[in-house]
Amino acid sequence: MPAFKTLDDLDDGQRVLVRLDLNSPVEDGQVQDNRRFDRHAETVRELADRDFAVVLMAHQGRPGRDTFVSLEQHADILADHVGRPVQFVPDTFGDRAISAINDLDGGEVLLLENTRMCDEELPEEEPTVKAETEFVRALAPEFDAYVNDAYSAAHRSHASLVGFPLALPAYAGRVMETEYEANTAIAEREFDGNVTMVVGGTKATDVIDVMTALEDKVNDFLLGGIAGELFLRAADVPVGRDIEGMDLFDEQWEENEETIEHILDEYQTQIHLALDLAFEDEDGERDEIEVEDIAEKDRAFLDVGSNTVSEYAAFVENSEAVFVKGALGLFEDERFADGTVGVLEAIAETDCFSVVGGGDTSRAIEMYGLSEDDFDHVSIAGGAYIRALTGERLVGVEALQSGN
Ligand SMILES: Nc1ncnc2c1ncn2[C@@H]1O[C@H](COP(=O)(O)OP(=O)(O)O)[C@@H](O)[C@H]1O
Ligand SMILES: O=C(OP(=O)(O)O)[C@H](O)COP(=O)(O)O
Repeated sequence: MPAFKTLDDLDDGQRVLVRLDLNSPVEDGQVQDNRRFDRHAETVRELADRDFAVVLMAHQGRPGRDTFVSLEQHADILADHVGRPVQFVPDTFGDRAISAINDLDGGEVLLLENTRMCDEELPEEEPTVKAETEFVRALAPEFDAYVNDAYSAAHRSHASLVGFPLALPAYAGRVMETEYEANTAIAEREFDGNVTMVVGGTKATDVIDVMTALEDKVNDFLLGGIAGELFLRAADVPVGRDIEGMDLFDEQWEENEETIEHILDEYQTQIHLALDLAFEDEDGERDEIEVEDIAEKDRAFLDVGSNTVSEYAAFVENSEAVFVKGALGLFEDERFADGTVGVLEAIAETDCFSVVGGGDTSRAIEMYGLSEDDFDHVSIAGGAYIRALTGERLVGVEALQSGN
C-alpha cells in the first residue's frame, strides 16, 4: 500500500502541474519515440479527459551532451500518443511560461521547456532547498496540485521532482503508481536458484554504485556496455575509447576507479567480463576481437562479441531470475545489436523470472521484434529501478509520501 495519494484522490477540473520523464534517445538531433511516451500518455489522457488544465514538465539529456535538446519535438510525439494536441512553450518558468499557463483551459495540455534549462533544477540538494528556488516559487501559485509521474527520475533530488511536493498538494500519476508497486514487489521477492544481473548501458556510475549493495542478492553479474569496458580497463585491458560526440569513459573512470577495482578484487567470482568485443572495421562492417588480443586503446568497441553472448546465454539458462539494466552494445545500430538482443532472446526463451529496465534498453525489445509478454516486468526506469532493487528509498517517492 503506497503511502502517497494518487489521481483517485484528486477532484476533477483543477489546474495541475505534472512531472513526466520523457528523457529519450536523440539521433542526429531527432528525438526517438520510446515506451516513456505511451506509458505517460495514459496519465495525461486521463487528466485531460477529467477536464484538468494539464501543464507538463520533463527533462531531456544533461547539459553539455548531444542529447540536451529542447522539448519541442517531445510535444508532437506525446500528442500522437495522447490523441490530443499538446501545446509547447519554450520557457521553463518565466513570463512566457506563466502567460501560456494562464491561457490554458480545462481539457488542454501544455508542455514547458526542458527543466534542465533552468539553472535551479539540477544541483542535487535537499527538498527544502529546492522548494525555495525561484523556479518552484514562480510556478507553484499557478496550480491547485502537483502530480509526479516520473518514477524513472525519482532517484534525483532535482527541483521539479522534490521541490514542488513541499509547495503544493502532491499526488502520484499512474506510471509512478504502477512502477512503484511493481519494483517494490520485485525487490521483496526471494529466489531459491541463481540470480543473474546483466549490467550495461552508458550510465556506469549509476550501476556501479548499486552493485556492491546487490552482491548478496545477485550470484552473477554479466557485464557489457560502458560499465563492462570500465571493468575491463581495471583488469588492465586497454579499452574505453570514446566515439565522436560521446564522453562516456574518462569522467566515469575517474569517478569510479576505486570502487571498480574494489568490486573486481572482492567479488571476482561473481563478476563476468566480455571475452570478445565488436568494432567497426575499415569497410564499415562489424568485426570482433578476443579481449586477450587487444594490445592498444586504438578503437572504440560498440558491442560484446559472439563468444560473450554464448557464455552469457548459458548463465541465463541456469538462472531462476534475471535482471537487466542497460544495453550490452550500441543496439540502435543493427551491426552492434547482437549482444543486447542475444541476451534478451536467451531470457525470453528461458522460463526464469525476468525484469528489463531502462528507457533505452526497454526500447530494444520493441525494435528487434521481441515481445514484452516474454518478460515478467519491463520497466521504463533504469537507475531508479536498480536502486529500488537494493531497497534504497527514492527521494522523489519520499517527497510525495512526506507531502501528504
Ligand atoms: N559500447 C557502447 N558504446 C556506446 N554506446 C553504448 C555501448 N554499449 C551500450 N551503449 C548504449 O547504452 C544505451 C543505454 O544506456 P543507459 O542509458 O545506461 O541505459 P538505459 O536507458 O537502458 O537505462 C543504449 O542506447 C546503447 O546504445
Ligand atoms: O533516463 C533516466 O534514467 P535511466 O537511463 O537510468 O532510466 C532518467 O530520465 C534520469 O536521467 P539522468 O540519469 O540524466 O538523471
